[in-house]
Amino acid sequence: MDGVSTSQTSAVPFLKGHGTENDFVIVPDPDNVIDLPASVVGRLCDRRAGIGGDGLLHVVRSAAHPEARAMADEAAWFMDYRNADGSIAEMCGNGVRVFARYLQRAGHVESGDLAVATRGGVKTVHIAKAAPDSGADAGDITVSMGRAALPGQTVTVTVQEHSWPTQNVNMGNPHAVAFVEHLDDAGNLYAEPSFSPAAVYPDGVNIEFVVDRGERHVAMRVHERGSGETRSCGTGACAVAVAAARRDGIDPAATGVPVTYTVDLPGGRLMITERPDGEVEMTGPAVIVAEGYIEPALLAQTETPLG
Ligand SMILES: N[C@@H](CCC[C@H](N)C(=O)O)C(=O)O
Repeated sequence: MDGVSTSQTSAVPFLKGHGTENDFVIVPDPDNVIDLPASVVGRLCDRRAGIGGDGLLHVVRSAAHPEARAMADEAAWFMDYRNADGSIAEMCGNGVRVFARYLQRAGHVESGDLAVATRGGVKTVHIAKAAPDSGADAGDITVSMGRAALPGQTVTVTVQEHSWPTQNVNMGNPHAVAFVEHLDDAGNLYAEPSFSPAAVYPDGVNIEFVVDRGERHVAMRVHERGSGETRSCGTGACAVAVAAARRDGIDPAATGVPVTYTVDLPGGRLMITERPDGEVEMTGPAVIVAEGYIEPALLAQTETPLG
């Protein structure tokens, strides 16, 4: 919000969407007049007392948001992404595909290429043209996610009696990738796995657990910073594909040949390609499943939980 109003007195429209079952509350707010402090985001994402979601996509015109104004010439829309606990993240890979699907559905953009401003910079999204009669949300959406950075310092991740070294990968947001024997070794992931040394990630980290399924084919689970275990994580899948490629001795920058990994998640499948220039592309579905109005009480600026 850019200092316009602090309380909502009328019902506010929302939509609900997901990308490989990483689900989001979508709040269209082109002029950035809706106040969304962490407490309100937490209530909207609550699966029992709210709408429910792994995160929230606040859809704002870049020119209307102080964090995106500088990107407005390049990208008309800003994805103001929040985790389910209300915390802010730099980037959300599934979220940006769902964000683009919303813009298409609302008539703001058509299929083809689209630039979206995010806290991780401007991302180019390609909305595939759906075959006639295949449904409004048919067709995959591809995002150019930028380059992966592989910081040298690693952390050890521990769940109960298991500990694993990790490959740290930054996709705009931080990831620690652990190659494990069985996905079940990560336990129920109700609690955040511990990692050490903690100082490597003072703002927390997303943690991926990965097994091999075949040649350039892996499966993963993820514990997301600010959201808990989710059924998919787009930036996580990109981090996993890059970590798996390096582990397999593949670096497109060295060979000049792009590499594609199939990444299976509990909520679906993502295809991740790393190009010789380092660009990581992610392709997968994005659908809108509902729309309605948010009761003003849910948006009230109070810490009191809804009964
Ligand atoms: N689910 C997202 C990642 C969302 C942000 C993450 N929890 C963080 O705090 O970095 C994705 O699809 O990338």
